[in-house]
Amino acid sequence: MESQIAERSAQLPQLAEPRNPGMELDLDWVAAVQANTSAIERRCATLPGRRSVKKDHQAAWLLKAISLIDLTTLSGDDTEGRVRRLCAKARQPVSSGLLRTLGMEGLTTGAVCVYHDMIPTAVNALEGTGIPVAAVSTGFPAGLSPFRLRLAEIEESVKDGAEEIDIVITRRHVLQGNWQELYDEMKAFRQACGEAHVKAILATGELGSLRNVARASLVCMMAGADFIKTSTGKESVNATLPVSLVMIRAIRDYYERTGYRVGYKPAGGISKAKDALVYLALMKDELGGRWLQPDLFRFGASSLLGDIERQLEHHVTGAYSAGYRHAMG
Ligand SMILES: O=C[C@H](O)COP(=O)(O)O
Repeated sequence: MESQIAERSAQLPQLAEPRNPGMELDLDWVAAVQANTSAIERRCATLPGRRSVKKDHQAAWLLKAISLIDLTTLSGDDTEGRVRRLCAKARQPVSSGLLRTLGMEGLTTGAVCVYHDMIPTAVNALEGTGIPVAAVSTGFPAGLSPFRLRLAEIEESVKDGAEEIDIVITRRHVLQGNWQELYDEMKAFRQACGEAHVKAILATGELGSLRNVARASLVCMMAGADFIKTSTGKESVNATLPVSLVMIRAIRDYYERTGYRVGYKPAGGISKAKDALVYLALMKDELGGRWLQPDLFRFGASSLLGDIERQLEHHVTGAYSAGYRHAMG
């Protein structure tokens, strides 16, 4: 069982994907973008029941999901102790016994995601592991602080060791159709990131329509986003399947037009292993297996790992452990 599961969930060797350099803002393309809400909702309604993976296949997919998690803590009461515990969990996401049984020793999460203040603690705790630290930035979650401060925040986070920066866009630019302003803002954020990869958080729950989500996705990719991400986790509606389908299809259109692969990060409210499996199936259906590697897909999640660990434990022992045993992550 072990070697088969490990084989199925194995990560490909580090792939050298060229970074999306962006392109000129193409307003005709943006204007032409449509999103057929009822068709999208119909397609999404069929997704959860459509692909059910069982037993060893399910365990393999859950292990894959772990490798794709940006293990996150974004609370006002975060402490160094909590961040160190989170990093310990990122280094060893499930118990060593389980990992040994499943033949997956050495498995880690994709990254750890924290506020700026916690970067040094996380960098320290992850030293030597190769697990990157992602920092939310630009006045997260509302993104309404003065523009020069938002740029300075990115620069400070990169200086402190964040290798990935999750920026928030100005929702007003989308709601008012100011595509040039959105493009310029995103481009400046990307520039301030330098070598650090930039994830553009659209806060889709605040964009008013799926068409706006599609257009904002496209503009951020044109401006050089490495990833597009649904939500901060602080909006009243966060990651959903319809929003994901729209963003994933925008990624596909951008790839077909430019040849550059942009990553996708659904975030906020994804806390169940079965939901994670639906997202992975959707990615595979719409974009193919290449998009199931950590350089092109992440879950932004604070509590998903705990449920995945419970499901894996059940797979191995036949019994569910109490949720509180997996409290962190
Ligand atoms: O970017 C990550 C999100 O803030 C995590 O949201 P969550 O706490 O609902 O999992």
